[in-house]
This record gives sequence, structure tokens and C-alpha cells, in this order.
Amino acid sequence: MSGAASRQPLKVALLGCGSVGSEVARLMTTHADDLAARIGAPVELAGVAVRRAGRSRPGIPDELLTTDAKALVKRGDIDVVIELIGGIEPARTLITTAFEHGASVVTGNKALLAEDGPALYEAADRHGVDLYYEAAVAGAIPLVRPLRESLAGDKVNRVLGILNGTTNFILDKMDSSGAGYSEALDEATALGYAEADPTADVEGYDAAAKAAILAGIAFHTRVRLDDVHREGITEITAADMASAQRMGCTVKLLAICERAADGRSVTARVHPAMIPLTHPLASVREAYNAVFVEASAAGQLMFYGPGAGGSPTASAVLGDLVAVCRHKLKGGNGPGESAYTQLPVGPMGDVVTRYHISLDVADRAGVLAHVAAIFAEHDVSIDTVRQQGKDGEASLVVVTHRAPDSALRAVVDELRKLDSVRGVASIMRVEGE
Ligand SMILES: NC(=O)c1ccc[n+]([C@@H]2O[C@H](COP(=O)([O-])OP(=O)(O)OC[C@H]3O[C@@H](n4cnc5c(N)ncnc54)[C@H](O)[C@@H]3O)[C@@H](O)[C@H]2O)c1
Ligand SMILES: N[C@@H](CCO)C(=O)O
Ligand code: NA
Repeated sequence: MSGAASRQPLKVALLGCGSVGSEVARLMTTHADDLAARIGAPVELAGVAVRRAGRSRPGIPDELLTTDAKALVKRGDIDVVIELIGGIEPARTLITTAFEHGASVVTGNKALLAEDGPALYEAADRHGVDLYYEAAVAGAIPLVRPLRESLAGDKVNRVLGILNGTTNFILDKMDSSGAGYSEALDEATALGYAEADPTADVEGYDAAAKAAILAGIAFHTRVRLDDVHREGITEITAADMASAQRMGCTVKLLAICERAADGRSVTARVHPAMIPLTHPLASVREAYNAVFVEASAAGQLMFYGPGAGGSPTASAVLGDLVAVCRHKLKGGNGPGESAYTQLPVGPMGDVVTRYHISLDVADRAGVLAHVAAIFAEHDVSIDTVRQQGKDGEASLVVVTHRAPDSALRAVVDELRKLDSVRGVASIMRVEGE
């Protein structure tokens, strides 16, 4: 018997046995010997909380199953709680109860961390236990740990990436096949990427929660879901995609967290954006995620891989499990969260970027001059204009140089008032140039 195997086992309670939880349980069994050797003691699945009783779970002895998650975390002999239920309650209460009973927690719950992360980080700290959550952002891709630990000596200025697999799959489909949004969503649902209710993905809530978590760690400040400007992909049309392609671009749902130029605030936003086909994020296909981190000393780092799915996400959970078990065994805790910079989160109006605006206008003399004058009045410089006319109507596509979002909004408000402007068909930001 190896030294690790002869040690007293560390007891683990698993809350939730869905896509990720069931994979975690399976890997804990199949990798048991390696986990014991790496941790220095065996890990024992001591209980599994499920919502419905009476159904056997493959690989999990029936006597470990319980529908009373609260009693499980209160048992007093649990070293680590793995929370994979999701949502705000009862997950929040279960996690804080686990802390009160001396257990460290590993979770993939981005919704909860974006809503109430700081209170939970503080509670973990107060009780001298760990709260680890690599699975919460970009699934299997190591991103939380590199930001929290590897880059702790650097100054991160920007985090930009694709943080939602479902929407990337839909946009990729629209780009490669010319499909409309609904058709691409149907395919994502049929393949099991999009859930029955895809709102959190397609409206950008899932990516915004991940952006809030990343911005908080990257800039050492507090960022909540409500601080993140959020736009989803439901309004993206096949025409938008075709227009992007004409510019040598594609459309991606991006999450962008940035330090302001004066260093006094940060911004965090999730919205669709055109990016040039030459940009590495343009080649992120299907349900993959990819994230760029720009830091003062390190320069530009790219993280890429499967950001969702039971098995990839379970990989991140197990990595965290090993880390917190090592701390349990050796004493002490991993790095906590720090919000020492107290940088405020600035409004979307402060964000400076480029825009692609598509207008339906009357095709007559002077219209272009009127439109151009409104851009000039607000100091928004035009890069290119493309006009296509038919039967007295025309579509006008204006691409700007970099300008503050507030100035662009003012331009659009005035354009809408012009008689000759029939409608603003789309406004999209252009990133990555
Ligand atoms: N699936 C992914 O690709 C993925 C990726 C990253 C993070 N996550 C996160 O991981 C967590 C779990 O996701 P999932 O995809 O496995 O979800 P899931 O819906 O497949 O699993 C959740 C399970 O929890 C159970 N449950 C709900 N309430 C419970 C309760 N009170 N007690 C016991 N069990 C309860 C449900 O019955 C379900 O089986 C979520 O926070 C999710 O955001 C998921
Ligand atoms: N629904 C999420 C799962 C991973 O968090 C996605 O599509 O990326
Ligand atoms: Na991750």
C-alpha cells in the first residue's frame, strides 16, 4: 500500500448529479488512485445530493444518494463540498453552510459568483476554507487559476474573448452556412448545445456572469453581473453576417473587460462584434471558447479549448478538488480574492471602439451629406461608407473610426430623427483591429 493510500481519506460531498456532477463522480472513481497519489491521501465520495430520489446513478452506490443536501453539508465530517446544482438558491445557503462546518467548496456556479461572489469569498476567508471555481468560467480552460495565481505579479489591462459555447456555435453556423438565427438555434438545440430555454446563453447573461467573474479577478476589484453591459445575439441577421463578410470580418459574441486609459476605472461588456477574419478569435469554431489576456509584462496570452460540456467541465472541478484537498492535508488555504484596487466600473458610454452602422435611407441628393454632418457634429470620424440603392431607397453602411459609445448613441438618436433615414437596421461594434 502506498503512503497516500494508507492515509485517512478526505471526505467529499457532491451536490447535484447532472451533466457535470455525474462526470465528476465517474472521474473520482476511475482516477481514484492517481488522485490519491497527487493529493497525498485518498478522496472518498461520502454523499451525493440529488433532487429526485428513487433513481440509481451509474457508478454511485445507492446508499450515498440523498435528497437532503442541507443535512449532507451539515454532517460535520465533510472536508470538501462540490456544488454542481447551479442557480442562486439553495446553492448559496448550501455553500455558506459548508463553510460554517469547516468544508472547502469547489463550484462551477457562475450565476451565483457573479451575483454574490464577494460575500462568498469573504465568508470562505472568515472560516479559513477555500472557495475554488475554475469550472465557472470557460469550462476546462485554465483561466481562473492563471489570473488568480500565475499573473498575480503582473498588471492585467484587458481580457477579451469568447466565453459562451452555445452562441459561438450559432454564430459559426450562420457564418459558414448563411443560415438565419432561428435555423442555427434549432441546430444548436438538436445537437444538445442550447438548452430547452436558451435565454441565458443567447441573451448574453451566461457570458456576462463569466465576464463579471474574470474582471473582478483580473483587476482586483468588485464587478457584479449588473455592472456588465450586456447585449445578446438574437437580433443578428443573415444580412448582418453577410455585411461582416463583405468587410472581411465575422461576427462573434465577445466579452471584453478593460482598464480605462487613465487607469481610474474598468469596464466590462458582452455584445456581438465584428472581428477581422485575420484575428485569432475569428477561427474559434463551433462551441469552443477562447480568451486573450493582455498584461503589462507578459504581453498577450491566449487560452483556447472546450468551454462547456460535462466531461471538460468536470476536468476543471477535479483540478480544483486536488488543490483544495492538498490544502486540507497540509494546512493553510489557497489565494483568496482581493478587491484592494476598488476600481469603479465605468458606464458603457465611456467605452471607445469602432462601429458598423447599417441605415435604410431615401436615395436622393443630399442624404449622404446630412448623415455625414451628424457624425461630424458628434466628433465621430467616418472610416468608410458603402451605399447600395434600389427604387428610390438605399442601404447605407457606415464604418467609423474609434469613438466613445456615448457619442455613437447621440449620432444614432439624431439619425433616427431625419426624414430621409427610414430606419437604423443594425449597429454593431467592430473589435480586434
Ligand atoms: N454543463 C456545462 O457545460 C457547464 C459548464 C460550466 C459550468 N457549469 C455549471 O455547473 C453547474 C452544473 O451544471 P450542469 O450542466 O451539470 O447542470 P444540470 O442541470 O445538468 O445538473 C444540475 C443537477 O442538480 C440537481 N439539483 C437541483 N436542485 C438540487 C437540490 N436542491 N439538491 C440536489 N440536487 C439538485 C438537478 O436535478 C440536476 O441533476 C451549474 O452551476 C452550471 O452553470 C456547467
Ligand atoms: N451554456 C454554457 C455552458 C458553459 O458555461 C455555454 O454554452 O458556454
Ligand atoms: Na475554466
